[in-house]
Amino acid sequence: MDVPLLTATGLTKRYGAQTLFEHLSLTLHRGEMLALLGESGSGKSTLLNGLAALEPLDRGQVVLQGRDLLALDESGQARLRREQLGFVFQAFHVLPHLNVRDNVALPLLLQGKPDARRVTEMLEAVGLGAQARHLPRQLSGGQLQRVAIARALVHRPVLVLADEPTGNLDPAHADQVMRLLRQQLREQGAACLLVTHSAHAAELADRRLRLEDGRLVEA
Ligand SMILES: Nc1ncnc2c1ncn2[C@@H]1O[C@H](COP(=O)(O)OP(=O)(O)OP(=O)(O)O)[C@@H](O)[C@H]1O
Repeated sequence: MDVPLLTATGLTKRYGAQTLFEHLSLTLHRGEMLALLGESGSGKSTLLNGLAALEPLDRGQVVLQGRDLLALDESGQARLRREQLGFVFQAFHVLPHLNVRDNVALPLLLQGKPDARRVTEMLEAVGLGAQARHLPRQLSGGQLQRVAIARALVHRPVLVLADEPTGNLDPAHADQVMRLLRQQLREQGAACLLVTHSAHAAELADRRLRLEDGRLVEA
């Protein structure tokens, strides 16, 4: 059995007297897509953000490729996020004043590794080659999510964290975006943790877990 890409253990999050989850454990393997389901308010987004140290957890350990993420200082965490993680968040939207191409190029620029050929390749892969110079406001919801996917993958992250990537799309576009994400992950061998309310999106995952009363159960 190969070593997991990500091993999270003992994850605990409380808000005051409310315990959102306690002693959660989770593993993800290279190339695997894991869907995280659960009712609204069950703590899915908090868990996802906690795994990336975007939100502080009360306890727990998150080991990504042998490195203990939560034990790093803030700049170490930021660097690891920049280099090894990709995010597709609804709220983490594309920057409105940058055109499509510049939005997708951003993760490479932030690492000081501009790569025009790679940006073009990702734009083509998500079917936005012709919209490269368009501003986000000129795009549809489905196109915007495809920009977000291209941006999340352009720097070849080992792990993509996706929070409701199809939440505001109609079923046909949601399906298109999910299949594209799936295909790109497969081509790049990246793992993905996908928070979703959509049974259809969850079906495309390799494994499904449900966050229920602060515990993770197979779904
Ligand atoms: N800063 C905070 N202070 C107190 N409670 C919070 C805070 N942030 C989130 N919560 C609570 O934690 C719970 C889980 O929120 P979270 O967004 O993780 O749920 P979710 O499962 O992702 O929900 P949804 O599916 O609706 O997005 C909610 O009850 C929310 O009100």
